[in-house]
Amino acid sequence: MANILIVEARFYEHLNDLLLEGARAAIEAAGHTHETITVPGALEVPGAIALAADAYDAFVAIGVVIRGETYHFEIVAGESARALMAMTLDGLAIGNGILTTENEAQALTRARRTEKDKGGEAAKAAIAMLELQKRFA
Ligand SMILES: Nc1c(NC[C@H](O)[C@H](O)[C@H](O)CO)[nH]c(=O)[nH]c1=O
Ligand SMILES: CC(=O)[C@@H](O)COP(=O)(O)O
Repeated sequence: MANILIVEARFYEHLNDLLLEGARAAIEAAGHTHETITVPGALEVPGAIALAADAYDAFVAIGVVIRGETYHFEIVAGESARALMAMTLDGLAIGNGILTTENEAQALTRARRTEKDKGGEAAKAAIAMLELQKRFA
């Protein structure tokens, strides 16, 4: 059994609650345990995972980045994804469930467990990478 850390960027409360529901259900269905920590936004998620890297078996990044009026969307969406990918390439088992959408409607569809369930999808990805990590250790 693995212990998985969910790191949520709690920028949109209601959307995160939906993503967390799917991620937790997927982890529990696979027979693993989970804990959750909260950071202000998606830019803080990679740093939080780096700080906790030695304490958990795998990680699920959860959050929602919705485009606003400025270039900041590209920074938040792109840099959080880039940093998570870099840590994956360093061997951490991470699933990325940070939504990057044009509007809230797109985010809702992807956050709902009964629709696209991107939280559950990210959790399953983290578990898959953990299994590969163990296979190639
Ligand atoms: N606009 C969104 C943000 N912005 C905040 C940043 O992630 C970060 O917390 C801030 O720049 C301080 O370092 N974060 C999201 O998760 N979603 C957004 O839509
Ligand atoms: C993704 C963001 O950072 C965004 O919410 C910020 O909105 P704005 O670009 O209008 O400042």
